[in-house]
Amino acid sequence: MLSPALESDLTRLAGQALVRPADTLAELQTLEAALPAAEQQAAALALARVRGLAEVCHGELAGLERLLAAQRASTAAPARLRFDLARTLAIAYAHTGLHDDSLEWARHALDLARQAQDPQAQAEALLSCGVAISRGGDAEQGLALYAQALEGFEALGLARLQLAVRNNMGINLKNLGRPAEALAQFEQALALAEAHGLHDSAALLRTNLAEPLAQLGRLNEARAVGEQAAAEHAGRSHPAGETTARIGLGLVLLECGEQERAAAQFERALALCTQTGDRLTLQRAHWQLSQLHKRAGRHQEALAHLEAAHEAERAQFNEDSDRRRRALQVQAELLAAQTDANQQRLRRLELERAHAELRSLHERLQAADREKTRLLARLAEESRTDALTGLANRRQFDERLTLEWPRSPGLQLALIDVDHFKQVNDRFGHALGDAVLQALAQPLREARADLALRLGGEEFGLLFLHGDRERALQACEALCERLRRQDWAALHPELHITVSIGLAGRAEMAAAPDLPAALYARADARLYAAKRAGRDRVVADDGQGSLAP
Ligand SMILES: Nc1nc2c(ncn2[C@@H]2O[C@H](COP(=O)(O)OP(=O)(O)OP(=O)(O)O)[C@@H](O)[C@H]2O)c(=O)[nH]1
Repeated sequence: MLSPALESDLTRLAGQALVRPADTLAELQTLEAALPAAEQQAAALALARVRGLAEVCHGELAGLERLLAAQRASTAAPARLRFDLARTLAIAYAHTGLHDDSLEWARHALDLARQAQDPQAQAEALLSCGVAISRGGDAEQGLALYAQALEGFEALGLARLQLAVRNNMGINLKNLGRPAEALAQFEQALALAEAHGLHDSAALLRTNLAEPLAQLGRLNEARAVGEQAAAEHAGRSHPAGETTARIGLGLVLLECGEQERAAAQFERALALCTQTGDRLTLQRAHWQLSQLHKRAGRHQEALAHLEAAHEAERAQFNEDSDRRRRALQVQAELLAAQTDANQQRLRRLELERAHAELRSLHERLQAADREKTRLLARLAEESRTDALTGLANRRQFDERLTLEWPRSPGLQLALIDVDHFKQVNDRFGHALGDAVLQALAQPLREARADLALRLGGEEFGLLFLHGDRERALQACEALCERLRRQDWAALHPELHITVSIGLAGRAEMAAAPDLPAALYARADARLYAAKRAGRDRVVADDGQGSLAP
């Protein structure tokens, strides 16, 4: 928030920037120097707006860059400041002669005013649109926009702005060759200026009144009003108004046939122009004087003024085109900088997107990798597990036996076969046979062996790595006992299951070939012996039962 004092100073300076830019810049400098740093920062955009406008009006196109930068930085600024910046850009572009850009900013300002539902801002934006369109050459369309702006200012009772619009309307009507209507507008504007004590504006309006009055043949009135305007302006510190007033009066005096007095006015205007540097008026004054001298037969003087008029016209043309060229250059540089910034942003976005894609790809690959490892582990586990019982399978048994053989001298192997299992299948069905095999898994797991396994079919095994033969034998007998007592009736009332077990140990294999296969064969032979001896028992040495050859 700006302090009310600073706000009112800036409003005054913004108005003054258009007519006295150099003074405005000097005043701004003093004002800024007196501001505390915090307030300078808070008011940075508002100060940039007035400074930028004053610079542009002073012919320094860096002001345009300042205004555009402030406008770009204003996205979070209050609505009124954003509007002021857009409208100031419209005014600055109008000043550089780039009317299309001026109109574009005026329209943008109008959009902002409508969004903010600010009636004064809307009328001000319409006025700016009117100026841009009128200077672009469409006086009719300009008039229509001025009429809308006027309606707004009238509803709000803003006299200074009403008279500014009416003055602009008068100029458009004069340019359209409608002096009576132009006169009416200037007169109403003058009435407003007088009613509100706006003396500067009154003097300017009298200057403007003179021409349509003269065009309408009301020469005496034109002359009186022109003289009053020149006199009023003559007292002012800045001679710009007087210069224009004297040219206007000179033209009226010409119409009245008072050539000498007209020449005096043009001469006076000429002298003032050399102070103001106003080439347009300089050119008009030289041109009129050239005409006057020509008519009086003073060809030498006429030629000198004509040349001076042409010189002023050329200089003005050069200055105008140079200003427009520099303004366009500023535009082009800004556009290039924006394009560059956009490209960099795009490149950064692309890189970020590529990074994100890579990251997500990497994550998906890692997840796939984890899944693969899990599946492989599961496959490895499954390939070493019996699917029906969940016990270790033949492959796991072989691996384990090969691994443990060299380091487990106390290793014992029990081979277990379900008794009369064919009958179980035949009597109760294959499914029940499977259920029996599954029911054997738990007792086997709990038989205090290091590995419980299913070798295939109805054959199982227990591997004891440590301990002695006695402990293994006890475990096998305990297993037989447990199965004898098991509640098989839960599977079928007439079911009863027993197993036969052949047990052999590595320690007793000294004489036999020192190979796992030999141990297996010995345990198998003892299993057969157990079968032959009547089943439901453990055979743990070759003396028990009769061995197959
Ligand atoms: N339900 C079921 N039966 C199987 C499975 N694997 C093998 N068998 C059966 O098991 C029976 C084995 O019978 P045998 O080898 O003749 O011996 P047994 O009937 O158990 O008699 P002894 O071993 O002499 O006590 C066969 O009928 C096979 O079909 C299996 O996974 N499920």
